[in-house]
Amino acid sequence: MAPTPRAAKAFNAMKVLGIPEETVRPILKNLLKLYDKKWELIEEENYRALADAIFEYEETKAAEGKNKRAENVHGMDDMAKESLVHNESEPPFKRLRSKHQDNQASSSFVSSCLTMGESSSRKLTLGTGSPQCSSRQERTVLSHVHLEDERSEPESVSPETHLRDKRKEYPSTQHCPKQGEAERCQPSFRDRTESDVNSQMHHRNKGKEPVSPQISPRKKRSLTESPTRSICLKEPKVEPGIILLPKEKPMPVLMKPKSEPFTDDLPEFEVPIAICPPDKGFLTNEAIPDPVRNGHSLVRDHSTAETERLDPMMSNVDAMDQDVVSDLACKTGTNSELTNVDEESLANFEIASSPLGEVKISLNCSSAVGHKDFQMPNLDTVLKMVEDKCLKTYRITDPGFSVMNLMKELCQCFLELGTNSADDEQQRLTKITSKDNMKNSLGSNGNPSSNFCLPASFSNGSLDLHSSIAFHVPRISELLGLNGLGGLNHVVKCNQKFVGNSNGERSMKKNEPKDLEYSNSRSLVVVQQHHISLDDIRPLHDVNDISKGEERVKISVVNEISNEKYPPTFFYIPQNIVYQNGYVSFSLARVADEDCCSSCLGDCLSSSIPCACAQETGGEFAYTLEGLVKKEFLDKAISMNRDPQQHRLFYCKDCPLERSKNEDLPDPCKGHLVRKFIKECWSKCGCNKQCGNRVVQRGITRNLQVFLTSEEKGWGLRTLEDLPRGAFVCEYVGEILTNLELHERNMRSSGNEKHTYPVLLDADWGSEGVLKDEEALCLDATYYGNVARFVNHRCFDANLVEIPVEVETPDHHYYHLAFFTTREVNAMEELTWDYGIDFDDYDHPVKAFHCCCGSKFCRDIKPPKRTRSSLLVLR
Ligand SMILES: C[S@@+](CC[C@H](N)C(=O)[O-])C[C@H]1O[C@@H](n2cnc3c(N)ncnc32)[C@H](O)[C@@H]1O
Repeated sequence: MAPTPRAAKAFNAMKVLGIPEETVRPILKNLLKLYDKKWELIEEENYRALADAIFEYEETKAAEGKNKRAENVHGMDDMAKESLVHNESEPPFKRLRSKHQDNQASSSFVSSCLTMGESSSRKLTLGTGSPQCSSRQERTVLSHVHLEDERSEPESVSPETHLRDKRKEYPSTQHCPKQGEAERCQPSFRDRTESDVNSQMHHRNKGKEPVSPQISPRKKRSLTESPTRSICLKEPKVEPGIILLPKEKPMPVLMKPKSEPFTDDLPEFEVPIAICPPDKGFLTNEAIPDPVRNGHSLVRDHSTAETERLDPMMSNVDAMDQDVVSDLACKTGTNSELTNVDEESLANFEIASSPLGEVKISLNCSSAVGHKDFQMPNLDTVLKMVEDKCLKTYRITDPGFSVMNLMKELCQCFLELGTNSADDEQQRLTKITSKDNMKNSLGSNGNPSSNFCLPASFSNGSLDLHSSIAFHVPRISELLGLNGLGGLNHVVKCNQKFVGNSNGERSMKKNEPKDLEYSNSRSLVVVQQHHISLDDIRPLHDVNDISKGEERVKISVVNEISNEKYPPTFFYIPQNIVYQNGYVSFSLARVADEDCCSSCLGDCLSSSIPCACAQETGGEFAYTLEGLVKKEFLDKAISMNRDPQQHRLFYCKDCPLERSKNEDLPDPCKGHLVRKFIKECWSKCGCNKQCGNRVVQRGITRNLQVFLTSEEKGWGLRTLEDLPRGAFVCEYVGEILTNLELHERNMRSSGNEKHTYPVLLDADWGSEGVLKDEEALCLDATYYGNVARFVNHRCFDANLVEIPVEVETPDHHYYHLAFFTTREVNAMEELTWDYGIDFDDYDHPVKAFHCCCGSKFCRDIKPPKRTRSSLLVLR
């Protein structure tokens, strides 16, 4: 298959460097995989990442070859060896880079290559270019391999501009002020030991550089492709944001690229978890603030030295002009996510604010959740996954919803509520005027009886509970507005580390939950934690009617096998909904006269001459007067499923399905059945709602039941009434996704979460040229769906068959997928359809499962493994 324009462009860019397509192709493929198909990262800086990866690959190959030759030359005298090294030939692109490097040691390109392991000694050995290479040659390299200003288009930047920009940019991005220091600052990445990394991290944390190890200067990373070869990766650009990733964790050497928020614009909070009251308006008249010096008179005399002695963190706090510190770490997470992990250390949600109202939010995920092979995921992917979870869990339907916006909102609310508290103290704050009050609140035994964490404050080095509350730090729940979600479990487990008093006492011990909702303190912090059970926030199914009244008939749920009362939760929808990018137009204006029967009246089926709507089915309606699919039509649909090779298969030139799996180098199309559509009358038609050519659009009319099967297939669907052949049972309803969106969902979901409920809407892909991504649609009923999501698979002789039905849209990108019975079905029989899956195709979007359909034609029956004894017999 021809490469996509983007791939072709990449090939061309490399060709200019003398790198042939055959070399580029496998490396590009790998890079795309590693970068999650984020082309921008590859195209950035004139394909720098790609060029780097190729160079690195070539180098490794060359080094391997050299090692081998070195073994062979063992025994040669030194002169002979040296001359061999110097005369060694290299591929042209390698040479170009070496020259460039020698001359441009201060550029980020060189620095990043140094980072990857181009020590100067290696350069001397490997490099063939002269440091005085012609400027013309150098420019060629620069314009094709080198870097432009991050924000400008590669083509629009001249090498000169580039150099200028780079020189400007260099000191801040590379932290190597002088050329000569480049190698010292950026030792060979490959050669770096863990302690090197740690010491670098340590240095970084101490200095002006970003706090988080992930917010590191741009550098390339090596992702081992095979034990002997590595690919060079460039870390994507960081974006401004507010999430901080955990500090002081040694950076794993092998990491996937990720984009991260850069937090330089926020104040440097060395104390990881601190909440500091703003300067003004937070003190009662018992502690009158001095607006000029500092408002925090209550603790003004708390000596820094003493604090430092008690807790080294305090020195940093003082540096920030903060005088009250609570270290608060409340875990958040859903019950399901908390299982199998140490609940105490899942995650710490931390908010810090400065007296100027700057807010820093940090979420520390404990290593207890991950395992020793943990690799930093791509932040974009994490955000997308969270967004997906939010979309399905909280019924957020706004396609513009994003976690980053949520975080910004959180910041804003934090500031708003914190500021409002000064104006509206009475409403917001609870005064606690004595230690006794606190004791009372804690209960006689001091045990917690409610769900909140309590911070501490200090006065003269001791916990001061006498003064009135000054600063209301909003509760996390207020900020997140989670109270609105019915059934939330307000359980708080706080992980507190409060600063001790001058007697060395700690105001609260770690993990000691307290009973107070509010406490006095100018640094009052009340954080509420939600252990949210999925079942608390997702709708529980009604066993009497899983559709909750959305269908015309009730659909009950029964389990005669185990105690599990309900199927896993999902949102019941009676009609498809568009997820995001899918192009579905229901515009009446698009339905032309030939696509409807505007002059009809009453029931089209009773008319002697079939109307325009029957044209789709060869001038005859597909339905009988009884509302069943006619025999010929049904037979054909069944035969297509049972014997697809006997029917017309369409092979796309540029298959959207394959493209969604690998956009750049897609596999050839595997073929799509060209199916026959039923066209139903619709709004623009003149007939009435009772017209016999409107069956699917009326929805479910049969008595159905969701039940737990006994054959390890999970839940299934059955009929409670006898059904004739050709009867409409239900439509397959779900979210309308593009194939790309489905593929992305699958890539994001892990293991068991793989989408098990998608169907492809490819019945008419053959009628058009190349389909755009937004036109290649599928239905995913994983989160939103109807009863059809319970219909299990049966190989070949299923009792349901799917038929594409056109209702609103004359174009067939989008259509309804309707299930009709293939034969008479008795009451209580399970309803099944043939998913059409190839059990050997592990690439299929439906998660692989071992088929238990019980059909004698089952395609998943593997030939029995030959035992030793059977082999003996066969011989
Ligand atoms: C569309 S869902 C069907 C409903 C599903 N049984 C449930 O409990 O929600 C598809 C999934 O059901 C299971 N399944 C369906 N047909 C099956 C079969 N013949 N054998 C085994 N598992 C089956 C597989 O786990 C498959 O991924």
